[in-house]
Amino acid sequence: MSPQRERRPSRPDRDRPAPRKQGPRRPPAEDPARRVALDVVRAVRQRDAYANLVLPELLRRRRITGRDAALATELAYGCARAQGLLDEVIGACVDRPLSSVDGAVLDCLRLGAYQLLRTRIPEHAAVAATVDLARADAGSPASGFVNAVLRKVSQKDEQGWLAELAPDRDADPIGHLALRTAHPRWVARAFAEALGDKGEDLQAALEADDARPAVHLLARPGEISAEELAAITGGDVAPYSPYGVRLPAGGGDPADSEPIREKLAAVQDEGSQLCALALTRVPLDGPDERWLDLCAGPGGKAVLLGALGAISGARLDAVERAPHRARLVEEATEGLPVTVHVADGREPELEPGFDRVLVDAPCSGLGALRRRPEARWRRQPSDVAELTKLQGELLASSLGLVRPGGVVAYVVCSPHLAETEGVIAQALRRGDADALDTRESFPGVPALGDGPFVQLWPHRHGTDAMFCALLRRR
Ligand SMILES: C[S@@+](CC[C@H](N)C(=O)[O-])C[C@H]1O[C@@H](n2cnc3c(N)ncnc32)[C@H](O)[C@@H]1O
Repeated sequence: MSPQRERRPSRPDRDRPAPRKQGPRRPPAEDPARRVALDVVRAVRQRDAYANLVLPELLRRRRITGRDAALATELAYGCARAQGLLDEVIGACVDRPLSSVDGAVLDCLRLGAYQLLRTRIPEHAAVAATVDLARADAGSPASGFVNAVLRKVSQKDEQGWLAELAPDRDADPIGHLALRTAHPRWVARAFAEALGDKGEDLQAALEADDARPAVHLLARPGEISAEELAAITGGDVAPYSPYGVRLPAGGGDPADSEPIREKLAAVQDEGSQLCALALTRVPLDGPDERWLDLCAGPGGKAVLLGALGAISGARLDAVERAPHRARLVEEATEGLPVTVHVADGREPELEPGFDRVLVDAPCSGLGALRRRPEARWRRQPSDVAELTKLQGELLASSLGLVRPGGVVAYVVCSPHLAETEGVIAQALRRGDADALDTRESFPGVPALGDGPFVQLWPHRHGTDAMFCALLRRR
């Protein structure tokens, strides 16, 4: 971090004496909110940082609070989410390829274009403040370029640019919605294929990625009820999970709340709760004592399974390949009947014969894009091919570890058909398992389609887009 960026910004001073005629020019007063936003945009571009980790740290270090913090958040996250749309518009205003524009200058153009297209910040303020930042970071000629490009951007609003740049909605509905909602085309196509829709449903699913997700809590079974937790936290009992609570927006850091500090509750999306619960809801003949979580880190679902196992008399083995994540599982499940193993789930060297197995496989995370502003632009289609191989191997391993008549829940936080139905279809072709109607293990949850598997969606269920398939071993 350069000393210049760490400097506390100077504020305009009305009583300042008239400027000197000679000597070095004072640097223009920098707006602290925009400076933070620009530094976040830059960290995302330069070092693949996560915006939602960098931003809170910068706000804290620079002691930025209140309205400035709110503006910095809106600009940093908004810019990261809308990057592809912003680049398309900037590209239309620059007479050379964007790849030849200096990175520091491009950061400023994105920040300026975001303000012009997606906020109510007056045009002159958006342009002038961004040009000041460009001058500080890239020098005067670059700031002149930024000024000229942003003036062109400001000649139309977002709708005007979309009318000019977006593919025709009838001829290319996916391309149209991809640009309109600022998603890469391949992500929009993956959503469309999972939804079986290229119209309003697809638009709603894509738009939901820009909404701030509500924080959900898990009321640990046997420790506290959802009703009690809701009363203590001021939240609402969740609509579908009997252990879920939804917190009101803007309620501060839930980690500071007493039930979480005392491990009576944990932050966990309601969709994750429903998928772990689904595994426990399938009726079994015979013993029901040995449960396995094959991809357990950091332990969210292991806590729920361990707590339910403690009540029903089952023990959970939790496998995690990454040692530091296995430690998190150990900490999270302390006091529960859970044994943690650092191992590869494809060959965990555990005694087979499990009654219930959860495979919460590593995935593209396309179902949780609303949680990571930049994620939609960072993921690549090639990631999916690599992941499906691992997902298939983990699922095959789980079917070797579960007893005949036992059940496997295959879960991913992605609606991409290659990661969901594709992996399952391949496993079923081996002929040692049957697909169950997974919807029956999601009682009360509406809009689950034709089955047999379950795909949750933010725009339908208010959860991450989790996929769950229940299989029974022959
Ligand atoms: C989607 S996360 C699991 C989330 C977890 N079930 C929870 O609810 O908190 C997938 C986990 O699988 C782990 N993993 C990746 N490859 C693995 C492998 N071959 N064997 C076991 N775990 C693996 C990752 O490190 C990651 O922690």
